[in-house]
Amino acid sequence: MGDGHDDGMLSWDESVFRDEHVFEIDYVPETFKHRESQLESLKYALRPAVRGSRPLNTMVRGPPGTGKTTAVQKLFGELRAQTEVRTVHVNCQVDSTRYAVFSRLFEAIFDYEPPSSGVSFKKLFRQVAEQLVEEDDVLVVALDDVNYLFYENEASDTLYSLLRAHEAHSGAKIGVILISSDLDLDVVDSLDSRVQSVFRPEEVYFPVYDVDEIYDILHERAKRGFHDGVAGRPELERVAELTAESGDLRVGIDLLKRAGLNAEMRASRTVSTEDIEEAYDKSKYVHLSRSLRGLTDSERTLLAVVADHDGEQAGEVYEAFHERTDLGYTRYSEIVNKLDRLNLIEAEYTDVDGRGRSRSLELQYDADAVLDRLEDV
Ligand SMILES: Nc1ncnc2c1ncn2[C@@H]1O[C@H](COP(=O)(O)OP(=O)(O)OP(=O)(O)O)[C@@H](O)[C@H]1O
Repeated sequence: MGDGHDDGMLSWDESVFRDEHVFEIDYVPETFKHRESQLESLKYALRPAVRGSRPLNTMVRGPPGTGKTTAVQKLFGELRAQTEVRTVHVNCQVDSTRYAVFSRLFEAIFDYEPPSSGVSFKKLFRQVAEQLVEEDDVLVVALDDVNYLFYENEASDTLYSLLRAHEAHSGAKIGVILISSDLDLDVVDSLDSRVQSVFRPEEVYFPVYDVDEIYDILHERAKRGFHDGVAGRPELERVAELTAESGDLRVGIDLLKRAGLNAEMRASRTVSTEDIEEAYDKSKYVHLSRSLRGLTDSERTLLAVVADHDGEQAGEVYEAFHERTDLGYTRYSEIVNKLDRLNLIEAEYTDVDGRGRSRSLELQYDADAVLDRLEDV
């Protein structure tokens, strides 16, 4: 009939997607499988809050894309719907200072932003704490990507204020959930001793999903996101296999979306293995893109300089960096360390002939992939 139906081609008003939104990064999935024991441990720690007491503080760790944020968001959603407990989720990649964290708490508690100038931290803190006491509310704060507070040297102060709030404001009940995907960072060990003495968190670990679990989760997602028959078993198995290479579930979700778009580009009703392979060239970098989003201008500049001087000695890279930013060596070293901890570069000590030990800086991703994305974000 010429409307595209007979030859299996998509027409303009058709799509392989039933609901494209389920492939977006902020989508909270209805079903959350293979995390039963982690959810149980978190519930155990939160339960006192429901009875009006301070909950147990918790440290949630695990590699990227293993469901840590989703688990906490799901439980926070339940607490909000079924109890009086107040919950606030703070993304420390965005809010990476004590002041910024407390501004978020203020906003969540009063439903409006604190005035943008002139409010001291002390005042902000007092208003938050007094409101909690007055309302007899328990507050649970999730500091997500808490590793960023450490990179900015703000972690100890922030935690100190949160954990000892009840000393300055009797009756204030605050519990914290720290979430970190930096497995090299020993969170408790890296805190000041004054904080360590009051911080003995429960530990909840999120291991990477194995390939069968990944298949199971992505199959479910594909069922909701695609029309029937768009992605077959062999195709989904390939997606699961590629996702298992890093273990980051975000790669798989991005793959499904991009593969769907590729199929549509060919006006095809079904996703092929080639659509998936082609998508993987982009999807394998979702973690890189996410890391880049949180960088400041000078951090981006340094990364671009390393991309141009890959493998060179720290001193040589500094020359090029200094030319572009005017920043001094101390600041430069701090940024090198941060990029190293984010696994964007590797700063490794090597012996340089006759000149002792020096660090060489190596990009951990393909230089073009980094430079392209630095332009985009
Ligand atoms: N068990 C699961 N079932 C369904 N979807 C899941 C599951 N685990 C993770 N996801 C999905 O995978 C993506 C990444 O999960 P999430 O953001 O919770 O990971 P994370 O461990 O917090 O990662 P990061 O440490 O990088 O912040 C999200 O889109 C989430 O919906």
